[in-house]
Amino acid sequence: MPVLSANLGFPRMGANRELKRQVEAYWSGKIDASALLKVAHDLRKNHWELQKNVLGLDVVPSNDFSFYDHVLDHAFTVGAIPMRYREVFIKTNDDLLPCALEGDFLSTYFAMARGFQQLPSDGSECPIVDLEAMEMKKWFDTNYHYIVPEFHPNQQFKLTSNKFLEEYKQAKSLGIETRPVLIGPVSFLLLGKTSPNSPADFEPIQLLEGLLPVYEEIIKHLAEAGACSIQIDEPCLVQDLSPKAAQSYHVAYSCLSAAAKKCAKPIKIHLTTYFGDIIPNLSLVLPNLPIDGLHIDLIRAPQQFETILNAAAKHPTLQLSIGVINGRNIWKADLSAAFETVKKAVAVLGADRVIIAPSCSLLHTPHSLDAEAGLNPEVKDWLAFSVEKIKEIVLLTKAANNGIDCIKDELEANQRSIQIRRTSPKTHNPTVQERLKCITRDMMHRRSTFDKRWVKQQEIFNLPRFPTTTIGSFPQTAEVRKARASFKRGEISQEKYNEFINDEIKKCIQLQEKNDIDVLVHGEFERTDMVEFFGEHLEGYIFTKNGWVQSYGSRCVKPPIIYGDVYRPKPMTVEVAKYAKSLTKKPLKGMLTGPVTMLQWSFVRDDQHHKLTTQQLALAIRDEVSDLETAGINVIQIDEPALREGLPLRHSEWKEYLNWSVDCFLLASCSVADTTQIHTHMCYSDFYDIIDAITRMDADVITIENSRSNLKFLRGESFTYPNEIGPGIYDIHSPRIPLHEEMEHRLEEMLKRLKRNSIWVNPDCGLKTRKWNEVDLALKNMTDVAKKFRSKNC
Ligand code: MET
Ligand SMILES: [Zn+2]
Repeated sequence: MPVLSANLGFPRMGANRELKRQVEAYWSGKIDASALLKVAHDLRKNHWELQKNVLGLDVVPSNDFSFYDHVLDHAFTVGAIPMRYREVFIKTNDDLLPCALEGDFLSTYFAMARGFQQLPSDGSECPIVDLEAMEMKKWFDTNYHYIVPEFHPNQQFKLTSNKFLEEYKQAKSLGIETRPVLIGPVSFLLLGKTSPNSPADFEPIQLLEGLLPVYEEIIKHLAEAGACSIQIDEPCLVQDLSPKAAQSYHVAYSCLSAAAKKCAKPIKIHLTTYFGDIIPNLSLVLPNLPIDGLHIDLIRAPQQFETILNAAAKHPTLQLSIGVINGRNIWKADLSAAFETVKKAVAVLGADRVIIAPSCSLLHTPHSLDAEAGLNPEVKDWLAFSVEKIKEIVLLTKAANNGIDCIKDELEANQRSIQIRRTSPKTHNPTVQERLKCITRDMMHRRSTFDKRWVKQQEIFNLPRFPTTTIGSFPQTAEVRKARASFKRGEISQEKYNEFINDEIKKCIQLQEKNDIDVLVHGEFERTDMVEFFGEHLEGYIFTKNGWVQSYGSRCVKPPIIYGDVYRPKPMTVEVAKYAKSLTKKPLKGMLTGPVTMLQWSFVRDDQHHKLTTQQLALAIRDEVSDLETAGINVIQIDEPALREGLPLRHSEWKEYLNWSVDCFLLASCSVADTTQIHTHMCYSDFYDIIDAITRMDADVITIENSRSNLKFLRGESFTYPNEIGPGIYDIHSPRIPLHEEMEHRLEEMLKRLKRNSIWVNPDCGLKTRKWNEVDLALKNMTDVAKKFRSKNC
């Protein structure tokens, strides 16, 4: 058998984000379930045919499609549907639930993802049904968010959806043999959380034995349908594992392997790891784990190659899948270097035991470069999106099987691009490099300590207790997006566009004033995205037209690309901030994106350390902070929602990362006077384990996501935060209007933990995905609550 080419997952949204559009159309009632299912059906078909028939890939994945998130799909598949959703939608806690490819499952599924609220028809405020969404969390260190499964000690698992099977069969009916993808049992449990009221010593991993029979069934169904192998993802193998978790791998895979062998036509188990190094856990995998294949990420962890290759060589049949094409970044691979790795693997294992693959699922890279006609041709030639990455994999496979000469022309072109990028003046700017050399520690601290600043700021702002604010963005309505698109296409003039934006700002200020918000924002209408906007104003960045990647659910982001040294040619936000300030007597908060988030949410150059790139970004933001201050904007928020997601997956590397990333935040924020109030904002994660780093950031105020994870942030035992803090009191990701009592409850909880005069009242993130009427109602309820607490507590 020859060397095979494989993919581990294809981006779901479609070349033109068809899935996003149709899912949203379904949510707003414009299309029905059957129309949505048809869209999904067609998208899958296109993606399989593209990978197999057009690109010539050998191993094509199935069950990588999802309407919202693959972890949620899997929770559904194994019946881990929390009771509160079952009660409303399924009205049973036992019967087999509807099949995931039929229309009626969608309401339960989306309620779990987004929350659900049904108001009475008489117009009264108290909902008949009121379900919050499940928690959402970053998928490892990516900017993809998964829905966190919930488990309780008596959790029963039951095969509940046959999505995995239907998708396999759909591909098969098209003549395409696929390798279904599933999350592995150990990672699935480790990624979950315990449901409220579970005993303190309960850990989801204890449920493994109850979960395995469902996997056995899945394996049996797939084998019966004709599948030859299954990709089982165990990304947790690249992390530090507790002894219990570590032991679980053997238990799990012995069981799965036995089930696979029992099938009339045995099915191969292909264990897949990515995002890091499995060497510290290698003894759990090789030589003893009964698996048929192993995938390793050689982009993030090339250092593991030799050791694993040697271990694989000792195994009589194991297939090794080598992730030599970066599934997380958009640079063209150096095919010559990648081929060296392939050659080594083939020399040691033989062709029939080597598979060439991307480092991880291509979920994290955009669809294809085809739509990028307008991109600067020199830089475009340095890039590869999902389709181009599969082409690279197929080329390497061809070379492995038929000799390097058979890809001679392609290889030459590839080496030319690599060489040009390495030496291009576009990537190196001597002025920026000089400025980096002049960074001193002095630039990384405020002039006075927080208590001194606090006194001065109290005098100036004179804010009430429980001051209210928002996180920055206001509804990005269809009109806003349309106006921006027309402006970008040159259909409306700069003047007309500015007028339009100013009208939105006016509306936004009026709404905040009407609802008695204390510190106002301009609404971020001029920004498609909090990173793209700044990237567009910085040198060293380039933009794609269609380079979307899924962030959560139907939300996609279009990360800009940092290809060269970054600097700020001119102010970026001063004019809008000044205009907004002119419309109100209240403090107006200038809104910036922090350097670490700029880095994390961009596709980053891979030819220098991230620290250097982040320092360049920090200097650019620092210049903007100074200009805002000079223009009279004396509250400035520097968002760092991605600080935590940049944490290395292993604890031992945290310290180094937090040192340089917090330094970069300080570099960006510390030029200001004591009287300028610096805010920062973070969302989506648990923060208490990095509280020391957050404290070192020394922002005067931090607003932080908290409502979706239900005050977990505040539960950290040793929690103390010295400056002011606004743990979000309602979830902006859901269309449901937060009720007074739930926000009061959250504030009460915060009061148990935090100093009463340090608490801000705010939503947990920006309001861009909400509708104006939702924002209006929600902010009214929110300020009512703040006012009630002022009178109660002052
Ligand atoms: C993901 S954090 C978002 C912060 C940004 N200022 C906003 O309000 O949208
Ligand atoms: Zn946020």
